Amino acid sequence: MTVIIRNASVLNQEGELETRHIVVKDGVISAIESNLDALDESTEIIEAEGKLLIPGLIDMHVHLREPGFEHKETVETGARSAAKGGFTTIACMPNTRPVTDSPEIVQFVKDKAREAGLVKVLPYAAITKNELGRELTDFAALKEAGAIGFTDDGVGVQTAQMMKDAMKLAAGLDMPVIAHCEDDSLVEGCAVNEGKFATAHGLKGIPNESEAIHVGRDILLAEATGVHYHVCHVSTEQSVRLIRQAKQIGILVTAEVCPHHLLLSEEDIPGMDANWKMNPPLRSRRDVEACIEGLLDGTLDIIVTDHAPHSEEEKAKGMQLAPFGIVGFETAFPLLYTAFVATGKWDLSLLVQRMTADPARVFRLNTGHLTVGAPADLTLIDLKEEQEVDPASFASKGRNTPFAGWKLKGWPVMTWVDGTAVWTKAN
Ligand SMILES: NC(=O)N[C@@H](CC(=O)O)C(=O)O
Ligand SMILES: [Zn+2]
Ligand SMILES: [Zn+2]
Repeated sequence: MTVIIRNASVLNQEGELETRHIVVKDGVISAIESNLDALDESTEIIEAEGKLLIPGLIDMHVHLREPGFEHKETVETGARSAAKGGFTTIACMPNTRPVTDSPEIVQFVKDKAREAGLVKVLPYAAITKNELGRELTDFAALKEAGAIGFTDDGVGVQTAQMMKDAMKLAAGLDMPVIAHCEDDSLVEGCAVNEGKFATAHGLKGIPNESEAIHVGRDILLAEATGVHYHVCHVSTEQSVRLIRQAKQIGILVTAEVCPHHLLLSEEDIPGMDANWKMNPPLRSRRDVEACIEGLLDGTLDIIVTDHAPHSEEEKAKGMQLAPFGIVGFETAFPLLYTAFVATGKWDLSLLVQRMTADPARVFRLNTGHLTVGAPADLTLIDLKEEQEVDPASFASKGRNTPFAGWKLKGWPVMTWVDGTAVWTKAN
């Protein structure tokens, strides 16, 4: 079966847009043409009408909540939300119930993803059993089952010895360690950043050091063990500085940043509304600027959503008691496009690279490129039509977003995985 996506606007090597016809055959990009010859009858034509065609977006940090928290999200609803957001590959965190700390649960997630038949779902496995920080999981068996890396996301690994042991083991298996950086002793009972909002509301705040202390510690451990160390959801100026220095001296560290940490600061929080509560919290303007600078100079390699759906009942508990986390799939690209590309601050190619080719490079994935021979994981985007963020319309079960009502451009209209359309915008 041959499909031709006709008159697509694609980015060339120089980052300029040009019109091309993309030929997809057996799930693979088989040609990228500037002229179309006579077509045979079996060819399906999709008219792109000059819309932007990019490699399918990749999100290396997401929470799908299954098994155990199906009221928040399932692999299927999460995968559908991802496809709607233009993502074709997502990597899911192991803080499920049970925790993904055994080959059986890795297999369970893979089975659910196959049944859903939407996007590519890559499972992470836990570093420690039940993410309790006490005992390492069976790394070799988890790798064998299909885990793509090890992380206790949701909590930090509290002791240096445990982290060092994990890194040694992972390095021996040529697997990355992905770290949620948080020192528990500095954050007890905290819901928001230590700063303006906390002071104004008489709250105890989460200090920047609670993140950066782990980043610094782990960089030294990565240097000692030679592991590929990847830092989750960087939110502070200090973490950016430490990662930049570590890269300069050749330590194998990579890092990610979330749209909300590039777009929002604690000063934007309108009140005690838990849709603005996530971990790490919204920091100061200065931290936001440092994260943007880090993303631009490549200190922060990739953009991830940290899609973290919670139910409305849970989020209604208020700022202090509600769980941390916001959804991300269906707003990520339009948010960043509207704030940074449409305003002329960033090149479109930089945004696309940080969400496609860069995650593919960091995690050695066979996707993320619009080139002949690559899997036809593709996303078509309408850069013109403006639309409001409407949580009620989300494919995700989660409605927990601080971006409701924002007027954005850059909405995905069609998503393909291995040449099969997995999501098409209704007209
Ligand atoms: N980011 C969040 O605020 N929450 C995540 C956990 C995490 O990513 O650490 C969740 O699982 O809900
Ligand atoms: Zn985390
Ligand atoms: Zn997370």
